[in-house]
Amino acid sequence: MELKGKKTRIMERFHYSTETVIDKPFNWKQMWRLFSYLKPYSKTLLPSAFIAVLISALVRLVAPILIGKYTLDYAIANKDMNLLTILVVTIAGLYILSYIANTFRIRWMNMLGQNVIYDIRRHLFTHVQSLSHRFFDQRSAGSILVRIMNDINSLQELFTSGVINLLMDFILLIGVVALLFTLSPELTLAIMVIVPIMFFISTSLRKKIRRSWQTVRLKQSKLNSHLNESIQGIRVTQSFTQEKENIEFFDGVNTENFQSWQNATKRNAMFTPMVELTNAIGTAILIAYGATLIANDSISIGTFVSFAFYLGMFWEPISRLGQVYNQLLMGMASSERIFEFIDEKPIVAELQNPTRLANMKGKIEFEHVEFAYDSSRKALNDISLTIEAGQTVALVGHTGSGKTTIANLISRFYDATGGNVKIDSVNIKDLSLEELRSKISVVLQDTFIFSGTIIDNIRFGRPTATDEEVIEAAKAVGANDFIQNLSNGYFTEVEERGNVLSVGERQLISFARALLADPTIIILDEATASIDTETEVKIQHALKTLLNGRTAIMIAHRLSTIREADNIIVLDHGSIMEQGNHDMLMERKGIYYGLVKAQFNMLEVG
Ligand SMILES: Nc1ncnc2c1ncn2[C@@H]1O[C@H](COP(=O)(O)OP(=O)(O)OP(=O)(O)O)[C@@H](O)[C@H]1O
Repeated sequence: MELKGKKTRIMERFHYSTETVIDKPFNWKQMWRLFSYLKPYSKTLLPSAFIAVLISALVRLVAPILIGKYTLDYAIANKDMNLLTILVVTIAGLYILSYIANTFRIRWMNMLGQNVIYDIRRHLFTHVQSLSHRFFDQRSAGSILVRIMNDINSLQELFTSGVINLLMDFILLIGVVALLFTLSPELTLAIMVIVPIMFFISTSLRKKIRRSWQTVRLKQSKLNSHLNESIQGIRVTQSFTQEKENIEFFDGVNTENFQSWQNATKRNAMFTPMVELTNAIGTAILIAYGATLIANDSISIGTFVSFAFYLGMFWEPISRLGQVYNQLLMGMASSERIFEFIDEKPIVAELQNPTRLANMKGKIEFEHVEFAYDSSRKALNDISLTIEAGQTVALVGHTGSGKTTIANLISRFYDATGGNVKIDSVNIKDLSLEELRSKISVVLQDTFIFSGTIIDNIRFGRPTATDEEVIEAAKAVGANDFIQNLSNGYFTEVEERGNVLSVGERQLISFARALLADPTIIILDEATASIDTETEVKIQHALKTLLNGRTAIMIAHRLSTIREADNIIVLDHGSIMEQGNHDMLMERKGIYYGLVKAQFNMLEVG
């Protein structure tokens, strides 16, 4: 009982919410949309590959009639050695031609497939980059990764081998049916009775197969999300000795993934034996009925042999079409998931002709601003405030009071759900998003360091900056000393997230990065929280000159850092409770006074 409870708790702990099976019938429109990625190659690779496919299909179609009917009925029956020689040379020539055509067909189709996959992946990645914060709030990094990697990979097979087979088999099938009818309509009709039965069984399998492939993708997504989270959070896991629980959950998702594959491949595997069974029945009919027709002199032995060849060629594309059909179903499942992301519109969108503030001054106004991350509760209520250009304003308040939310609205990572946010008296919804964000630098407590050198990480703030400018910025924030002490100085390689650096060092880098961007507005969200007091004194000094002429919004729990601010805004539960400079607020003896006293007492006790 207790064990069961524990297991449920573990499964509930890791809940990945947004991944559900998208269940729609086979959608031609969507297939068409997928195949529209072939369009850029419609004048180059596509026609070349098509011609190669056509040649190899035609050779395959012509050869049996030459081998059976012409060789047996004309050359051998009439002992015509000249004709026999011509036939042998022609057949050999055709096979050489087919070999060459096949080589090029495979090469070109592979190139086509790789190009299409490259384009789709690029399209998806570019689009995901443009999506708003809300999109990323609702999805785990792992599940996004699965779509960009696995889902697109599963299309690869469809575009490289699947499309070749589809085209080739389609031509073969039509050609073979036409030739079978020409050779013997009655024998063809007798064999064709099996086709509707096969069609009926295969359609009933279709839906199940498609759903199974979708489930496979879902389970992979869950597995990836968990893997990603586990690796990122390994330090917390180990410090709380939660490895066992983690492995238990991993076993759970890994088993689900394994079972979903088993299920899908089991259903898949039903297709080919079914075609083989039909093939066997068809051959039995051919032998029994064909022999009767030969005995009646209705068909010649040559016709019978050619017919047998073609019948073999008839089942082969049907069987392969089954496989391609599965690839199409897998592709459908993946493309639904890819298009779901591509169709996602950025919630924070730019106007068609946005206003450009060539010379942004940095005055910020909030007019009765309301905001809710979700409909259940408001993060900001009726916020009205004005930050003059060049002012330094501090936001203080308890955890969850809405400080970061205000900063998020200034950078327009989210749009206010009520009221207006203005910069230089222009509603920020009317401003160019790129321009707005290029004029704002945000320094977070949790600094993101990209894999690469220190110098490139700082240069991220302004990619065109020279090495000297980067070093200048680093010196200004007091980062130069620790960087010089690294093994390779500014050219030391740091891995993703900069785990080899201390939190404070990472913050200094992000400071230099922000200053290099030369912003009009600078937002420091708990930016000095992890820097030791000595470094902080240095930074405060540097900040004074560097913030000069810029509008600064400082979010700080450590109140000593914001004493000098022009205005201190005290928030509580998303509302402004007090504002004024340090002295005014201390005199007022309100919330701010209480917060300062509490910190002072803590320090005293400490
Ligand atoms: N992405 C999000 N999705 C949903 N709710 C959110 C999101 N970010 C913040 N919230 C909620 O909005 C409220 C305000 O959060 P905010 O981050 O602005 O607080 P804060 O004052 O900056 O807190 P802290 O001092 O802890 O950083 C909180 O109740 C928080 O739970």
